Amino acid sequence: MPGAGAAPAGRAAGAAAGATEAHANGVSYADTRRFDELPVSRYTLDALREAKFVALTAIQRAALPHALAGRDVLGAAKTGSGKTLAFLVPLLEKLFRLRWGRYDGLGALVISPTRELAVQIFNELRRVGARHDLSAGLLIGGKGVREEQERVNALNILVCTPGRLLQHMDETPGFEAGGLQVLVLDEADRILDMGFAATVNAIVENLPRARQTLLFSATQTRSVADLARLSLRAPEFIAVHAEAAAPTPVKLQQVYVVCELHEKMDVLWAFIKSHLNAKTVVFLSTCKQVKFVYEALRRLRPGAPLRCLHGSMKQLKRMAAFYDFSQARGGAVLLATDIAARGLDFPTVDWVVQADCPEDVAAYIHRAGRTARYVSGGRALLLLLPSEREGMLAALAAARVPIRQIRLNPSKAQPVTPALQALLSKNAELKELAQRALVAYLRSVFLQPDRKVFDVAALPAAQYALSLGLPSAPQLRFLDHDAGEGGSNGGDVHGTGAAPAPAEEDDVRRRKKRRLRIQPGRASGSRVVFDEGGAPLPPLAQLAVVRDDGAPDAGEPANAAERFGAAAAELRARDAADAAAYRARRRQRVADMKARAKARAAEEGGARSYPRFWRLPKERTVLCHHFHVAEPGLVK
Ligand SMILES: Nc1ncnc2c1ncn2[C@@H]1O[C@H](COP(=O)(O)OP(=O)(O)OP(=O)(O)O)[C@@H](O)[C@H]1O
Repeated sequence: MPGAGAAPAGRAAGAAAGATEAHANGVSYADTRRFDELPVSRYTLDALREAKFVALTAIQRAALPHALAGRDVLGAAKTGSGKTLAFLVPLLEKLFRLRWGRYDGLGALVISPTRELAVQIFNELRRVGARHDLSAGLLIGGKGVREEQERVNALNILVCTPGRLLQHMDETPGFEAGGLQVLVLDEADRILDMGFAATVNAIVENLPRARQTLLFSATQTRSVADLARLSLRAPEFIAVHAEAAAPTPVKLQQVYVVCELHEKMDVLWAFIKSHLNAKTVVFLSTCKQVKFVYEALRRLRPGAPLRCLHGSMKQLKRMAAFYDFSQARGGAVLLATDIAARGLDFPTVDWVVQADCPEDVAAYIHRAGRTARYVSGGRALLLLLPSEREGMLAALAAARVPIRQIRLNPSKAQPVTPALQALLSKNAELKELAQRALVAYLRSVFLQPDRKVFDVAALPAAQYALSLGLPSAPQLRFLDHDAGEGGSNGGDVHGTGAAPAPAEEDDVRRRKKRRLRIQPGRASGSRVVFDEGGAPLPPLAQLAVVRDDGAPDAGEPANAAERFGAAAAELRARDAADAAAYRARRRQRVADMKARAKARAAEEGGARSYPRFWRLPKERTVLCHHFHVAEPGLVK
């Protein structure tokens, strides 16, 4: 066994996907099967052993030797195959080998696309990093940024969502990422897609180029542009299941049924009623659908506990739903949007039901991957509309997803529409939720880019409305508006009067929202003012002070750029002075703390006695957590 803590060096030319790995000292880690055969510190090994992680999974075997050798890695492996440890272990080891200490500032960043996934990664980090003398924080938004700002500069590892991280980079005085050693993107393809592009570009601008970058996902990007954006250095492409017969876990049984849109609620209801002892995740397209279906089913009491999870829930409720469903033993149903589709490791999920068709094959794989994790089995059901069938099945077949058709058993049919109609007739709030859900669904289909699968014109909106318990379909003007550019308003979907519902506040569908842009040159009012020659004046020009010679006065557009430039330079200079003063104060504070700690240690005869574990009270969103060395000198 190689000595713990020995850093591998050198690299096998053209090493393919973790196949071979030779090191300067002649030790090869290519055939390692257990964590304790890898060159990792005793601290990490002990924590792994305590968490009962002994044998390596395929992605861990392939990626860890490269990542521990300090290389950039792009890792792709099936859902539930253990990618989290494949980046957490190298991250901890890198900081450990650099003797990173609590006063060294930010050493590693882990970015996750959703808050729940960030929490999960943070918890895993707490388990495997419990013996290291490092501090870690979770920055996921949803609550005031102030309390995080007080602590964030003292943390060594941050697990965060992109938006909140950028907010700290912009707003937290003294936030410094210049010493960053490791950057990790979990669910990298999602973080690199259009929805997060601007945020990620801005984050990367603040990071040093000389760092190790680790990208992991079940469906991985290889886009050269993406890799250039992240300044990856000769990355290792590791795709352990690329040659596998299917991109989904072997123990995942996948089936689909074709049903009409207006039968969907009945099928879902019948499914839940006939699987009361199963732990099931049901995916719907939009937050509003999840809200309505949850509120309606809750009142109809199917007999299994229900939870919902979507992007417009308050943070604490989101977390509570996530934990409740994770802890559930036996029958439970989670109704969710795609924020639950990636990375979440709910234990022992029996069924994943994709009640609305996923936007593409990658989304299908991630959703289905919430079951059959690690070595467990699981089942996935996809509901397809007749209009989606051909396109979606062709895409799944092209990706080698093994899925077979099953037929609905008419004897098990349990129509729920009459009960919904009765509910909605008595409850105006629920009726409004139903209307919003219907509009949000049609809108989401309309916005889907893949026209081979999604055809809003083929949807029987009126019948669907009836099946939800509504007397009729609301009027949908957005379909009329855009009919010319591909969204036909034919079929059963009628476009008239009312405005569309506001776009979904959903992490996943956000990229489809039309962007609001401020156009500085554009007049905001409808009143146009003309000059004496009859030419329209730019906005506010009528308020300009004009000199006798007709030239604009100082303060007018010609001089404005200059004045703004001077003001901006002055502000920048003041900012720089403030930042320098802040850094000096911080350095002084740290030096004082160190001196005091040294003096105390000398008084106590050299014994180190740190609290083993410190964290904020549970109900706080900011989880800051310090790991401390119990005794120095454990590492051989
Ligand atoms: N070496 C191991 N031994 C035992 N269990 C492991 C090992 N590695 C990971 N696991 C467990 O397997 C489960 C799935 O791991 P993880 O969440 O890292 O998968 P993933 O590949 O990131 O999945 P996804 O693609 O869905 O994000 C977790 O419960 C994790 O604790």
